[in-house]
Parts: sequence; C-alpha cells; structure tokens
Amino acid sequence: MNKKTRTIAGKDITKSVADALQYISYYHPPDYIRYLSQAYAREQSPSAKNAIGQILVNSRMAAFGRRPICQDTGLVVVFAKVGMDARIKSTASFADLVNEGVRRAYLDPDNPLRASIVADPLAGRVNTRDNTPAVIHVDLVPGNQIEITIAAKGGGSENKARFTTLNPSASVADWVVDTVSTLGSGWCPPGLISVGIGGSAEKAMLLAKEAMNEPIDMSELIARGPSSAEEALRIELHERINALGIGAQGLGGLTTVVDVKVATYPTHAASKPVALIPQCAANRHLKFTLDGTGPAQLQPPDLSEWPEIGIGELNLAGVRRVNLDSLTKEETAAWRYGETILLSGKMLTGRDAAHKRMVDLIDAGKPLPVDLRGRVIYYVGPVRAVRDEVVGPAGPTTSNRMDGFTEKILAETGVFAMVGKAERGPAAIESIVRHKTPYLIAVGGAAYLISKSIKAARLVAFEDLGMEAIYEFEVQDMPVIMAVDVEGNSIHNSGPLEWRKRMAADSIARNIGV
Ligand SMILES: O=C(O)C[C@H](O)C(=O)O
Repeated sequence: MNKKTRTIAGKDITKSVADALQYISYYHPPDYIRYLSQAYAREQSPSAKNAIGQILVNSRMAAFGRRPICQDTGLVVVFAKVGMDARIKSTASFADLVNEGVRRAYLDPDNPLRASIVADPLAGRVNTRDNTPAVIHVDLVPGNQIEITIAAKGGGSENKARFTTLNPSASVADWVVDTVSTLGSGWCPPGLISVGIGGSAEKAMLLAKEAMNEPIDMSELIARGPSSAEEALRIELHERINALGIGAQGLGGLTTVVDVKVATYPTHAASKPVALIPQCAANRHLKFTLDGTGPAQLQPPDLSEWPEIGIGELNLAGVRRVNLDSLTKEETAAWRYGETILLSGKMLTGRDAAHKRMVDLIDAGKPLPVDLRGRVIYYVGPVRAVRDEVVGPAGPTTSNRMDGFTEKILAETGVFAMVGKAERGPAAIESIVRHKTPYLIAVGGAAYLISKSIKAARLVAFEDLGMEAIYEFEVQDMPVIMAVDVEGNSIHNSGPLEWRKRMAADSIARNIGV
C-alpha cells in the first residue's frame, strides 16, 4: 500500500449518508433561499407571490422544527467520486453501505422521512418501507478521498424529465423552451431546469442530473457575462423560460426558474442527445468529502438568511372561508378560479393507489370502504407524525396523475371538490364541468406549513397502502386557490398566458425605450 493511500471506514460512509439525508430533509440550500427571497421581493403576480411566500415560510419552519420541507422526501440519488488511492474498509458493498445510511435516515425516530420507493415498478409496486434502494453512480478519480453528492429527488419533478436526440444543427434552446412550455407545473416551480447535452442517451441524462446540484449562480453569471457556449445557453434559457410566464406553481408570474444548468460531453458526429430534468422547490442536495478521519461533519446553515415572512404578509385576510362540514353544490358552484379560500372542517385524502383501488372496486360493482358523497378529497401522501404532531408534512401531490380516474370518481361517488397540485388535463376539466365539481390547489413545497392547519387525522381505509391510505383530516383555515371552477376556467391556463403577455409587453416597451 503506498503512503498516499487512505482508509475510509464503511461505517463512516453509512453515517455520513444518514446524516446528510436528515440534514437535507429540513435545510434548503442557502443559495436557493437567497434566490427565492429575491424572486419573492420581485414578484408582481399576487398568487405567485403568495405561493413563493408560503414556500419560504415553510422552509423556515422546517429548518427550525427539523421536519421535512416536503411530504415527498424523495428518491435518494448518489454521485460518488471515489479516489483511486482510497481504500474502503468494509465487507459490505458500497451500495449496501449507502443503502444502510438511507434506511437509518428514513426510519429516524426523531424525524422519520416518508418512504416513497416501491419495489417491482412494473407490477407489484409494494413499498419497500425504508426508501431503499438509492440510485448510485460511482466514478473512479485520482486522489485518496471520497466525495459524495447526495440528493433526495422529488417524484413530481422527476416525472417531468425529458429526453430527445436532435439533429446536429438543431437548436437546443428551442427544444428546451418548447419542452418546458409543455411540462405544466407538477414539477413545482420556482426551481431549476438542468440540461445535459452530448454523450449517449444515458450520459445526457446523467449530465443533467448531476449538474442540477451545482451552486446557484445565475445573477453572478449574468453580471460577469458568459465565457463559454454553455454559459451563454444558460443565460438564454433562463431568460426565455421565465418569459413563458409559468410562474410559481404554474399560477402565472415572473419567476419560473431561479437558475438553469447546462453540462456537455463529446458525442457522435451524427447525434445531439439532449436531456432535461427539472428540480422542484424542495431542491434537496449536499456535497461532502470523506478523507479517512471520520464521518462528515455537517454544520447547520446560518438560518438568519431565511427571511421572516409573517403569515399576515401572505394576504390571507379577507379571503373566502369555507366550512367543509356543511358544503353544498350551490356553494362550490359559486367559487371562481383564481380566488384564495381557507378550508375548515373534515376532508378525505386519497392519491394514486387509493384511486386505482376505488375505481377497481367500482368496476367490480363492489362498495367503497368510505362514502365520498358531499366530501372533499385531498390528493396527499403525508409523512408520519412524531411527538405532538397530528400528521407530518402533508403537501399536495400532482393531480393530473388522478385524471384517468376522475370521471369515474366524480360520476360514481358524488365528491363535491378535489384538492391537489398543478393543472388538470382536458378530460378532467370536462368531468369537472359535467359534474360541477371544482378543483382547488394547495402549494406544493409548503407541506410542513400546510400540516399545521390539520388539527386531526384518522385512518379510514386501505391501511396497507401506507402513506397512500385514505385518511380523514380535520383542517382549520387550510389555504387553497381555486384552480378550475365549474365552468372549466383554469388558473393554470389563464395565469401563465396573462403573465407571458405582460412580460412580452414590458420587454417591447424596454426595447423601444418607453
Ligand atoms: O409523492 C408526492 O407526495 C408528491 C410528488 O412529489 C409530486 O410532486 O407529485
């Protein structure tokens, strides 16, 4: 063994992974908080400003309360750069060491994280209960240390990953902008768009996934100017994506992305592979280095950087208040898209697996285990409660995954309203109009804040589905926005359109010097 060689204990890898996953579950990266605070200050769209405000309030609460920022505590992705002069002392494989760290982090009794991983994605889809396995990428590099970048990637943003192979002379910028304009807002903007260009299909994806963990530095880049084609593309994409007007949560507004990352790799003369992966507002990642002296020492961030936004600033005073326990069809028909509502009373929860099971029961002519008539259904898979909590972080999940079940659920159960996140597709909007059943949204990325408006939670059905079981929540003043009203008007159609037009007009005015 040469004297440069260092021995790194397997148990230090496991402990560092566990500590890092706990850390990123409640601490946003400070650079993201800085950029989001600037976006909050700049935002002119009232609903987008409110959404960003909720995300910032939530982030501060999560950091001080050491509870997850988002109910979706993610799929663990690891990029390990292992020095060729580092020796790992363990009989377990590197993957086993990492997965043991994942298990410990997600089952931590003080801050249990939500287990979201299902084994056998094709058929069984049974939850592995400890969020293993992680997706692990290992590179052998010069040196005697191990550098690990670890991320906990939310499912909603990962679902919007896209790939194409362009002709060599085609414009990457045009493809990215066109593609982002079709993604909707299930990826929880404001966040980042990361683009990998070159290599092969899988290499382009890896480039995009790894680049999104780089520090956010768009303002600095704009100030100093681009020094490469990649940097020029980043600036162009940042400007063009924000000009789409998608805004926070797709409500229409000035900031859709706080940064755009671009990474490249040599490729075949015939090809231009391009991968695009969005990063959501939960944006959880951390880099640490192991040099053989023990596990990573993670210092808490300086929380004075987290802005103190009072609930009063979120403009919730004077909005419509609704009692869910005495809801009528006449009342829900009067709600107009775009208005903010505070919900109080009892609602049911149910997301992907519960919807599938309910529709299977309906198709088989069997009764449902819960009567949905006159009820509101909230698409959510919460984190387990600890200590005096009623429920852990409980933000909305992407609603359009429920679209395929919506007609049957509305027609057969008599649900009065749905609450979720992001836009609905055309078929779901038709069902909303047909059955006069409106759709509301809560802010994705404000899960811990939302959980504080839940005063009681009771398991009602499908216990075996874990976080996907049906619960009854009793809520008080839960803030939601009317997204699709019974006439089929959708804030996700009108909001971005309005802000796209406003920004285009502003930019014309700037160009002609008005
Ligand atoms: O699984 C979830 O809770 C949410 C998911 O990340 C989503 O954004 O749809």
